Amino acid sequence: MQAAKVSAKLTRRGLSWRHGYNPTMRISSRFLSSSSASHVGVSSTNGLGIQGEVDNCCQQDGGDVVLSRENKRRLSQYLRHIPQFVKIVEVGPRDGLQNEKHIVPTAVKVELIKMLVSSGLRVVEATSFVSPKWVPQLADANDVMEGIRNVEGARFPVLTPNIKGFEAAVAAGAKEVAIFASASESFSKSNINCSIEESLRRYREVAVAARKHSLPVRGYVSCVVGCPIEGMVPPSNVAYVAKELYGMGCSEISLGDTIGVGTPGTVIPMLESVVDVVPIENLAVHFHDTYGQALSNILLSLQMGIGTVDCSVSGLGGCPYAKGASGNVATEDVVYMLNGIGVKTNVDLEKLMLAGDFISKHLGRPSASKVAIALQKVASKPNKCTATASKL
Ligand SMILES: CC(C)(COP(=O)([O-])OP(=O)([O-])OC[C@H]1O[C@@H](n2cnc3c(N)ncnc32)[C@H](O)[C@@H]1OP(=O)([O-])[O-])[C@@H](O)C(=O)NCCC(=O)NCCSC(=O)C[C@@](C)(O)CC(=O)[O-]
Repeated sequence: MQAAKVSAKLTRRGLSWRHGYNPTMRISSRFLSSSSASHVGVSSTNGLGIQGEVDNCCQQDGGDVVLSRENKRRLSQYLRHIPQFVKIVEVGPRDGLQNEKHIVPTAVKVELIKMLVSSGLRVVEATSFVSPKWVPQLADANDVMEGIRNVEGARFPVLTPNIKGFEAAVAAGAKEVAIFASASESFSKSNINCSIEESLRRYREVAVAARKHSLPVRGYVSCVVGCPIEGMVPPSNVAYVAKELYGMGCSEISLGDTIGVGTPGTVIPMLESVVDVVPIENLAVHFHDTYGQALSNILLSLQMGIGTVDCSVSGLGGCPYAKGASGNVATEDVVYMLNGIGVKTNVDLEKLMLAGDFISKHLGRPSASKVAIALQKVASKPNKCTATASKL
C-alpha cells in the first residue's frame, strides 16, 4: 500500500508514525531539554508489559505523554550517554543505488534525493565520481548534480576515489566530497585497485586540493570489522587508517562495516581502538545489515558517544566489490528507533517512508525496512497494540 494511504489510515485512527509510533512509549520533549546538555534524559518505558503503568504515571502534555519522575530516573540510567540529537547521513542514492543490477534513470535518482531532503534529511550522499567502467550505475554523476543544483536545505557529499574524481566533482558543483579507504589490504585492491598506502597517498592529494577549495572532506574506512576476502580485520588496522584520514584533514570519519558481520562483541573493541586516535565527535558509523546486527551496533555506538549514523532509505544497497553483503541499515528503522528513545533527528518518518515507497516501487521489490513493512501492515490490519494505542 502506498505510504500516503497508510499515513491517512493511521491518522484516521488517531495514530501517527511521525514521531515513531509505539504503543508503549511516548516521549516528552521536556525531558530532553531538562536533561544534561548533550545527552538523553529519559525516553521510554520498558516494553510491552507495562502499558498499564504508562497509563497511570503519565499525563497529557500537548499530545505527548509525560513519563513519571520514577520512570525517568529508571530509564535514564540506560540511556544517559546517548546524544540528544543524531545526525543522519543518508547514503541511499549513492551506496544504495551503486549496487543495483539495472541502472536507475537519472530522473528517478533526482526525485529520490528531493524526497529525502523534504523528509528533513540534511546530508544526502548524492553520487560518486568514480570510474564508470567500475561502477556504471553512477556514470550519470554529472547529470544527478545538475538535477539537484537548485535543491536547498541539505548538503550533498559525493565520493571521489582520486584527484580526477575530485576535479570532476568540483566541476559538477560538489560542495563536499568523501574519500574511501579500506582497513583491509585485499578489499582496497578489489575496490579501488590499489594498496592501502597508495590509496592514502591519492587521498592526501585530494585533501590538499579540497583545502584549497575550502571543501569539507569526509573519510570512509571500509571493512572495519570483517573483509569479504581476508576475514576478521584487527581493530589496530582500522585505527591506523582512521588516524591517517583524520590527519590529512577529514572532518568526519565514517567507520563502515561493509559486509555487516559486526556484533557488539566486535564493534566495541574496534570503536575503542579508533577513539584513542580520532576524537569521538568526528566519528560516524556505517553499518550494513547483512546479519541483522545494525541497530544493536548503532545503539551501542551512540552509547559510546558517537552522534552521526549513516543509513540508506529502504535499506538499499551493498557494495559491488563485497559480494553477498546486503544494504545499509534502513533509515526508516533507525529513525523509528531514535524516535522511540527520544533522540531527535529532524526527520519526518512519514515523508521518509514516501521516499522509500517511491524507490521500492521503482525497483520493483518490497522495502527492506522492517518499520516500513510493519507500519503498512498496522495500517491495513489493526491489532491489539493499535487498539490499545488508539485509546491513549
Ligand atoms: C579508483 C579507480 C578509478 C581506479 O581504477 P583503475 O582502473 O585502477 O584506474 P586508472 O587510473 O588505471 O584509470 C583507468 C581508467 O579509469 C579512468 N578513471 C580513473 N579515475 C576516474 C574517476 N575518478 N572518474 C572517472 N574515470 C576515472 C581513467 O581515466 C582511465 O580511463 P581510460 O583511459 O581507460 O578511458 C576505480 O577502481 C574506481 O573507480 N573504483 C571505485 C569503486 C567504487 O566506487 N566502489 C564502491 C564504493 S563503496 C565503498 O568503498 C564502501 C563504502 C564507502 O560505502 C563504505 C562501506 O560500506 O564500508
